[in-house]
Amino acid sequence: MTPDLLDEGAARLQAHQRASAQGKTASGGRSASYGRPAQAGEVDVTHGRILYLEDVCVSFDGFQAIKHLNLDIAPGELRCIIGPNGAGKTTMMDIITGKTRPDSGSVFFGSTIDLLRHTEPEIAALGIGRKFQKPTVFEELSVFENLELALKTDKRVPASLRFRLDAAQADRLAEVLHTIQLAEQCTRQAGLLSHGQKQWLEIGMLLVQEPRLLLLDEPVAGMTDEETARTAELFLSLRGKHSLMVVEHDMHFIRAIAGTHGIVTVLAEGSVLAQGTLDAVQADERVIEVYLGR
Ligand SMILES: Nc1ncnc2c1ncn2[C@@H]1O[C@H](COP(=O)(O)OP(=O)(O)OP(=O)(O)O)[C@@H](O)[C@H]1O
Repeated sequence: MTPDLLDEGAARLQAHQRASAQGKTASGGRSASYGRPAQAGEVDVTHGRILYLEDVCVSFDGFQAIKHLNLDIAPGELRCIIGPNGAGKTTMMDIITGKTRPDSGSVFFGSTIDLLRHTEPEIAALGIGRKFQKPTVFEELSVFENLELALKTDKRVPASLRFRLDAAQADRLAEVLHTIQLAEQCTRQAGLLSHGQKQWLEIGMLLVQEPRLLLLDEPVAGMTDEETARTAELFLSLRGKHSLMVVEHDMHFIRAIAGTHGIVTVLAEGSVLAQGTLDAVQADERVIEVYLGR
């Protein structure tokens, strides 16, 4: 996200908050079961799923990009999504985040929040954070200022706290700086960071908002081997506290984060072709044919 877009997003969020208070959002002020946007802590995962897609279909000008897609993710899970170019991975994330509306099917956050009834900013505010492939931090600001700004755009932070951090928020920023391994760089201008560090900073900007679910699109593209290895460590440290959906083509990275037990979903031609441990999907003849064998 460019600074302009972030400013625009913050303005839209404020406008949405005002409209939401008056019941004038695109969803008519309705959401979840409370008649207002549910807070992240209210996601009902008692059925063991934080995300649930059922029979989702999307067509673009007659081309079916997503075909009867079924997928669910457990709370705290680190799910890897792989698949050839054009398989529908980005489109699936667009559907989850409200950027693209499916033609049919269901998309639930927890067991009660119907994401198809929410707008893109509402979905972000519900606790679904998305990281696009390219890092989009504020290059002129310091690492700390970038994180502080991300906290200020969090709609759960009351307006009165927007320009002064309280002790809990300062602790949160310190914790995130430590998690993304940028504590020593905290006063450094973001534009001077390496590509990998910028990616971690942007992940930190999502983390300060304490998302329940993080969607990460090709997070290690363009990283050095060392940065890739550190990113794997970072994601493994986030597992359990957050649910993560990671789309990536780098199979060494997938191996590092999926290990021997993590579930890997293989998408092809808009639906799930195979799902299981990395060893199992890599041994699947259908996967070899459409993806790994290419
Ligand atoms: N807005 C759109 N209009 C028309 N076609 C689209 C649109 N968005 C996606 N598609 C098509 O839908 C298919 C799925 O695209 P998508 O970007 O989701 O695949 P992907 O798995 O993310 O691919 P990659 O690994 O290359 O990023 C592709 O054939 C793509 O051209």
